[in-house]
Amino acid sequence: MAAPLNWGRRYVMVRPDHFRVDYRINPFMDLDQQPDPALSRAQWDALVSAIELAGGAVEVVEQRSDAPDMVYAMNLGFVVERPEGPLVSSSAGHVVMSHMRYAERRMETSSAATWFAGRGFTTSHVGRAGVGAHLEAGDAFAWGDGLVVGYGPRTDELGLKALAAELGVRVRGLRITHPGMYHLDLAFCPLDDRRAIVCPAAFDEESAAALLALVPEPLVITEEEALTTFAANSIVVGRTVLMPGAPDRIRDQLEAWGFTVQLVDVSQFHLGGGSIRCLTNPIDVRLGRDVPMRPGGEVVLP
Ligand SMILES: NC(=[NH2+])NCCC[C@H](N)C(=O)O
Repeated sequence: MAAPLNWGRRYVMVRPDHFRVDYRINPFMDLDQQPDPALSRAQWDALVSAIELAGGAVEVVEQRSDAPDMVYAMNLGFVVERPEGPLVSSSAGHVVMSHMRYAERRMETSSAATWFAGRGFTTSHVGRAGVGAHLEAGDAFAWGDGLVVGYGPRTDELGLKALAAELGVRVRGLRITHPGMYHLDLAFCPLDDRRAIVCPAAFDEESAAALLALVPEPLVITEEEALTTFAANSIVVGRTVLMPGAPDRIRDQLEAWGFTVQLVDVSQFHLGGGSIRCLTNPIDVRLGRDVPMRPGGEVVLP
C-alpha cells in the first residue's frame, strides 16, 4: 500500500510583481516573448487558490524588483522542517540556501534568507560569497531514505556533498544531461511514497536507471510530454495533483491511483521556463523520521 507524502501542504511563493524575461539562462526564455503582468498575476492568484482549495497553505515572499526570476520560489533554498541532524534545531526548520549557477539570480537568496530568518528558520549557505559549489533547490527532493538531487546544468556534483553534509543525510545524485530539463523538478515529481512521475530522457543512462530503480511504481513520461506540458513540474497537495497540463494517458493513470487531477494554467510562467513546482517551495519537508541522519551525510552516485 502506498502512503501519502508526509510533506507538501505548506508552501512559500513569491508574488510576481516584477516578473520579466530579462536574460536567457534556459532554452525556454526568449526576450521577445514577455509575460503580461496582469495575466501573470491572475494565474499566480489562481494557483494560490487551487493550493488552498486542495487543503494547502501559502506564505508569500515579496519579489525584489531586480530579480525577475525570483517568482520561481522553488530555487531559493531547500527547506526542511524540524531537522534532527547535526544542525542547530529551531522551531520552524532549516533552509539550505541555494547558490545559483547564474549571477543573474544570485541576489534572490539573500532576500529570501532574511525572510526565512524572520520566520524563525535557521539558514545555511552552500559555497561562500559567490564561490564554491552551486546548488539550486529545484534539483532536490526528499525521497526514500534521503534526498535525490539532480546535478549537471545547475547544481554541481560538489554541491551534492555540501548538501549531504549540511543536513547529515544520504544524497543520491542523478546526472541531468537534457538542456531543457535543467532542474530535477522538470523531470521528477514524487506522488506518494511508492509513485512518482519520471522522465528518463532528462538523464544519462545510469542515472535514468538509478531513478527508475528508486521508484517502485513510476509514471514514465516522454521527453515531449515533459517539455510541452511541464507535466512533471506538478505538485501534490493531499490527494490532489496540481498540474499545468496532463495528457489523457497521464491523467488516467493518476486517477486510477486515486489522485484527483486539477489543472492550473500557469502558461505565463512557462515563458521563463518554469511551471507549478518551480513557483512553489514546500516548507514542511520532514527528514529524520524514516531517514537515518549521520554527521557528514553521504553521496551515492549511479
Ligand atoms: N524549479 C525550477 N525548475 N525553476 C525554474 C526556474 C526558471 C528560471 N528562469 C531559471 O532558469 O532559473
